[in-house]
Amino acid sequence: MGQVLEKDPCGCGVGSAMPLEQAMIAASQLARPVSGFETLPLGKSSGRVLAQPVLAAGNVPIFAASAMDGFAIRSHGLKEVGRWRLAISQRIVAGAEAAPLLPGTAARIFTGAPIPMGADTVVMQENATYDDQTVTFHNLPPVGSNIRHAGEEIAAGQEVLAAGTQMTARAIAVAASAGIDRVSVRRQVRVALLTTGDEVRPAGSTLRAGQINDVNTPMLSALLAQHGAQLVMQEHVADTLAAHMAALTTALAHADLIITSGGVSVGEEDHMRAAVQAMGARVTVPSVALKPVKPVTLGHIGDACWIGLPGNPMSAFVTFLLLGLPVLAGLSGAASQDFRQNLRAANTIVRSSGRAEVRPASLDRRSMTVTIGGTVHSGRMSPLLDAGGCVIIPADVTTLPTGAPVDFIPFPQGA
Ligand SMILES: Nc1nc2c(c(=O)[nH]1)N[C@H]1C(S)=C(S)[C@@H](COP(=O)(O)OP(=O)(O)OC[C@H]3O[C@@H](n4cnc5c(N)ncnc54)[C@H](O)[C@@H]3O)O[C@H]1N2
Ligand code: MOO
Repeated sequence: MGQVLEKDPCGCGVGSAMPLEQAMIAASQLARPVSGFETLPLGKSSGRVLAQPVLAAGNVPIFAASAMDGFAIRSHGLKEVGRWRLAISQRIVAGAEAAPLLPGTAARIFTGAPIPMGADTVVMQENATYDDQTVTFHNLPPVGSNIRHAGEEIAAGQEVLAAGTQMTARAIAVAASAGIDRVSVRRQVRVALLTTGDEVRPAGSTLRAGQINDVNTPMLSALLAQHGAQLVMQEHVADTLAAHMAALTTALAHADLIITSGGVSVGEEDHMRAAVQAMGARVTVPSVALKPVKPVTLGHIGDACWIGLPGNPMSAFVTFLLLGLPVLAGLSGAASQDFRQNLRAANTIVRSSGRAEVRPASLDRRSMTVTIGGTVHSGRMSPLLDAGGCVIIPADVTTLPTGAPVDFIPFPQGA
C-alpha cells in the first residue's frame, strides 16, 4: 500500500504532493481502531469511544407521567355527561405511587408524578378553578394531553448509542436516562510526540543566540489531550540520524501513533525522512499540495501510524487539524467527521493560484458568512488567535468574490 519515501526530483516536495482532498481521505483510512477495551463509569466516559453499543436498560420514560402541574381525569366519559366540576379524590406528587382513579373524580397531580390507572388526560391548573376538595375546568384539552407515555422516547432494550460513538455530555445524558451506569470503551490511543530542531528549547529557558521557544510540544500536547489521546512519550530529539532512529525505536515500543514535529523538509539537518526511511516506513501521503503545510507526511513505521508534521507551528497546527485528527479518530474507533461547512465569503480575495491555500477566517453566525484573512506566515500563530476557523481556497481559484461559496473549517473547542 505504502510507498518508499524518496525526495522528489525537484527536491521541493511538490512533485509528489497529494491534493488535500485525497490526503484527507487517506488520513481517515490510515488506521485501524486499537484493540483493547475497558469498562468505565458513565460519568468518566467523556471523549471516549464506545466499544459496544449501549442498550436501554428500561423504558424512557419509565412510567406514564404528568408533564404539567394540574389534574388527572378520565376525559372520555366526562365529556359525554358534560360534568366539568369534579371531586378531588387523591393528591399525587412526583416520586409517589398513584391509586387507581375513582370514577367521576379528578386527581390533583404534579409534574413528573405517575398517572393513576384509569386517567387519560391531564388538565393544566391554569385552566381550572380549584380548592382542596373540588375542581372546575374552564375548558378541556384533547384526550391524552400532558401525559408522557412509558417508552415513548426509548423502548427497553433499544440501541441508544452505537459502537463507535464518541461520548459527549449529550450521549452521557441519554445513556443515564436509559438506566446505564457503566460503558465499554476502547482504550485510549497511545501517542509518542517527538519534537526536533537543535534550536528549539522549552519555553521559559534562557535562550542562546539562534535558539527559539518550543511552540509545538505544548500546542500538540494540548490538542492530543483535548482529543482523548494518551501521551505516553514526549521527547526532544537531537538533530542527528542516530538520535532520531533511537527515539523512533523507543516510540515504536510504546505508541499506536508517532507524531514528529520538524525535520521533514529537504535540508541537510532534516533527518526525519532519512530516519523513517531507514526504519522501513511505508508512506501513504508523501506531502500535500497546500499552502502552508506542504511537507506533512503520513504513513506507518512498523505497526504504528506516523504523522510527520512540519516544524513551523502554524503549519503543524493546521496539519494536525486537517490530517492528524482523522488519523486519531481512525485509531480510536470513532466515526470520522467532516467538519467542513459550505458557507459564503463575506469579502473578496484576490491571489495568485497554484496551490490550495489555508487562510484564517471568522464566522458571522447571523449572516452565516465568513470573513477571510490574508495569507499567513507558516511560523506565526497570532493571526489564528481571533479566527474561529480556517478556509481552504482551491488551487485554481485566483479571485474569490464576495458571496462565493467557501469551505469553512471551525477550530474545535479548545483548539
Ligand atoms: N529548500 C527548501 N526549504 C524548505 C522547504 C522546501 O520545500 N525547500 N519547505 C519549507 C517549508 S514550507 C517548511 S514547513 C519547512 C518544514 O521544515 P521541517 O518540517 O523540516 O521543519 P524544521 O526545518 O525543523 O522547522 C521549520 C521551522 O519551524 C521552526 N520550528 C521547528 N520546530 C519548532 C517548535 N517545536 N516550536 C517552534 N518552532 C519550531 C524551526 O525553527 C524552523 O524555523 O521547511 C521549509 N524549508
Ligand atoms: O509547508 Mo510550510 O508548512 O509552508 O511552512
